[in-house]
Amino acid sequence: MGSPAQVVTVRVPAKVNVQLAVGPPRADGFHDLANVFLAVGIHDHVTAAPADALAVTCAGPGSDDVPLDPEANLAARAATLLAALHGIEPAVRLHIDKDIPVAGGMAGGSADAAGALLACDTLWGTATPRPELLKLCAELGSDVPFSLVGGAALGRGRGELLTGLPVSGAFHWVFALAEGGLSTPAVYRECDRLRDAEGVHPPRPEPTPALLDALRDGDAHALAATLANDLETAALSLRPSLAATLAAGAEAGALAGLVSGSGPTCAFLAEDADAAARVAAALRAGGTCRDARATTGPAAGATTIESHA
Ligand SMILES: C[C@](O)(CO)[C@H](O)COP(=O)(O)OP(=O)(O)OC[C@H]1O[C@@H](n2ccc(N)nc2=O)[C@H](O)[C@@H]1O
Ligand SMILES: Nc1ncnc2c1ncn2[C@@H]1O[C@H](COP(=O)(O)OP(=O)(O)OP(=O)(O)O)[C@@H](O)[C@H]1O
Repeated sequence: MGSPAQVVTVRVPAKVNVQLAVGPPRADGFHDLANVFLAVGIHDHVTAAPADALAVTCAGPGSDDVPLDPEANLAARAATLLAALHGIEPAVRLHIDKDIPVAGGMAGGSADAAGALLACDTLWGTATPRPELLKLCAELGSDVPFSLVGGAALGRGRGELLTGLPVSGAFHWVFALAEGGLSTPAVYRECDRLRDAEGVHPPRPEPTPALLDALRDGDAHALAATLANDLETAALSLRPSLAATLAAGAEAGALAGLVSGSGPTCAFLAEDADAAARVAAALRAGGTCRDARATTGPAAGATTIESHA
């Protein structure tokens, strides 16, 4: 074990799924995916400090909807899991500064779990090897391994089996944040229900080669032409008002738009930073969303930004 620090803060990014191909439901209730993740510049911060017992606090937009009970909060569950691995008590005070929309389809809870793992590992000096940390991430949730590694990656299995993807430069994004969230299991269920009703049998999910090329080449137009989310129809079915948000982004000059993951956040790809600022301003003025944020991706994965005694 290394020498323990006293307070550790970790910054963790949100994600957008530039491709989300969803197979049929598996026996364990999950779906096999071809999940092309891109980390983007909206971040939560997780701070870990020594305490007598595990406790969590949370501040920022939507924090009232984050459970603080250590059995429910994903960051607290991450601390408990890491402590159990090392046979120590999870004696830590975790504080989450939220900027990632809660239940927004941008992996906010997953980010907090990955951030807490890294923060506690540093605080406790447990120096857990990265493959072990990634195993703990996968136990905590399908999106959590990606929150730790960031950048861009293809997720197979239920999304937890990652292969890093090369990306040239940065893509410019605008995120239209919605009022209220959508439940991820409910969106997957709705996807299955709609497919059953229409007699659709999805093929084995595979990444689109042209989309991977677009990422590698940093070609925003080619990426715009290949963005695809199999959960979008289900999210729109549960939240029909998202159609107006998607239309508003297209009207404002986005190259393309799609629902982010299980929604309800909508993501728009823009030509450059100026175009992104214009799309964000038009979305804010149009009233089809709670707020709009311009940013870029890929972003780095969970990163320690402060560690001091
Ligand atoms: C929609 C995405 O955000 C796209 O990246 C993810 O697939 C969801 O990942 P997550 O929130 O980490 O999901 P988990 O916590 O692992 O699972 C929550 C629930 O989502 C559904 N789920 C999730 C992942 C997956 N491949 N198939 C599923 O059907 C299941 O009902 C599961 O019980
Ligand atoms: N630290 C946490 N931050 C946010 N939500 C949490 C946290 N811990 C538990 N939750 C619960 O998880 C639910 C999903 O929230 P989250 O913000 O992770 O959704 P999401 O971004 O749509 O997830 P994903 O994109 O990974 O499917 C929330 O409704 C909340 O009850």
